[in-house]
Amino acid sequence: MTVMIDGKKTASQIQSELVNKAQALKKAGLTPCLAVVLVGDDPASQVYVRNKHRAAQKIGIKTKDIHLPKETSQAELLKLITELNSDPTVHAILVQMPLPAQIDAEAMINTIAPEKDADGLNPTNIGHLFMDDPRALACTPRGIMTLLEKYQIEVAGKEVVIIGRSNLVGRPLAALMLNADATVTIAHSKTKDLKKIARQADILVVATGRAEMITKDHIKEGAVVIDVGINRLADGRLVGDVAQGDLDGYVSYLTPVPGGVGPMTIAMLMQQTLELAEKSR
Ligand SMILES: NC(=O)C1=CN([C@@H]2O[C@H](COP(=O)(O)OP(=O)(O)OC[C@H]3O[C@@H](n4cnc5c(N)ncnc54)[C@H](OP(=O)(O)O)[C@@H]3O)[C@@H](O)[C@H]2O)C=CC1
Ligand SMILES: Nc1nc(=O)c2c([nH]1)NC[C@@H]1CN(c3ccc(C(=O)N[C@@H](CCC(=O)O)C(=O)O)cc3)C=[N+]21
Repeated sequence: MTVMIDGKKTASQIQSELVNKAQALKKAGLTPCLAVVLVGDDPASQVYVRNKHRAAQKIGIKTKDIHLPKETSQAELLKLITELNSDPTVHAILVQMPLPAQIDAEAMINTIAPEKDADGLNPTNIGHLFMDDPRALACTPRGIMTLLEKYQIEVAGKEVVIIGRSNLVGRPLAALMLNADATVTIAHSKTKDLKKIARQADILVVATGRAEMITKDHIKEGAVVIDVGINRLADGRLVGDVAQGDLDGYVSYLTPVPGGVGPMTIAMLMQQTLELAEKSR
């Protein structure tokens, strides 16, 4: 039997718990505030930005919405981030990826103050994470670890294979899995014999951005499959990076798309905003 992991339900449970935390902070005179910066008008990014605002509003987190034109220069973006860094009413900053080509994502990430880093992507935070002394964490990897915990899926001692090595997902997730005592393999586009590597996984995490590229023959029977991908097909359907159609009854646990990892990313962003606000005092 395959258990479908309900990320939507788990995320909404977490978000309702956060309401009390936000209220307590407000009573103590602190209104938690997340700044979301969107450069350009990528339609998918706009959907995520909207979802984030909706979640924040429900919890009682203030958001500062900053929408910049797609031709914004790197200098202009860095100046804005510097201003947000020194604004005492802002506790967390998120700059939506991808950025237009004229902006160097690394320079942007380096500019966000580590103590306001909503995404946990700043090298200081990544360094602490790799030293098993985590501060701000990347939200999608944190969401995945939280789902595994909530479903009581043991990580310690397991063979974990992560397909994808982005700074946003694969790399920070590998560190979290290692900190949780898994044996971790990271695969990517240069990996030889991906099927063989993937089939070793007790827990397989796929974050490639390639619609349905991982099929049953990449997966060991009874494995836990975490599908991070979100791909919009030409016919409008939303699918993951895993071809999920014939996995029912074959894998032990599976995250659906939509309704799996995506909503958890947003819940973790909200949780982290409250944590950063709390630590700011
Ligand atoms: N659910 C959520 O909350 C989130 C979902 N996403 C989704 O997750 C997916 C991945 O996102 P992100 O990590 O930002 O993507 P990136 O494009 O930054 O990274 C993709 C990774 O996949 C690897 N890859 C690509 N093709 C293959 C292949 N054929 N075989 C093996 N590895 C491959 C790349 O390898 P190489 O490094 O060699 O190029 C790269 O490491 C996307 O669909 C995105 O929309 C992203 C963030 C949050
Ligand atoms: N700096 C930065 N941080 C990010 O965390 C970040 C980013 N940039 N750029 C883009 C990716 C993608 N991402 C998602 C968040 C929520 C859903 C989500 O809510 N998905 C829902 C709905 C999907 C839909 O209906 O379109 C679901 O999967 O059920 C998806 C994707 C965060 N990302």
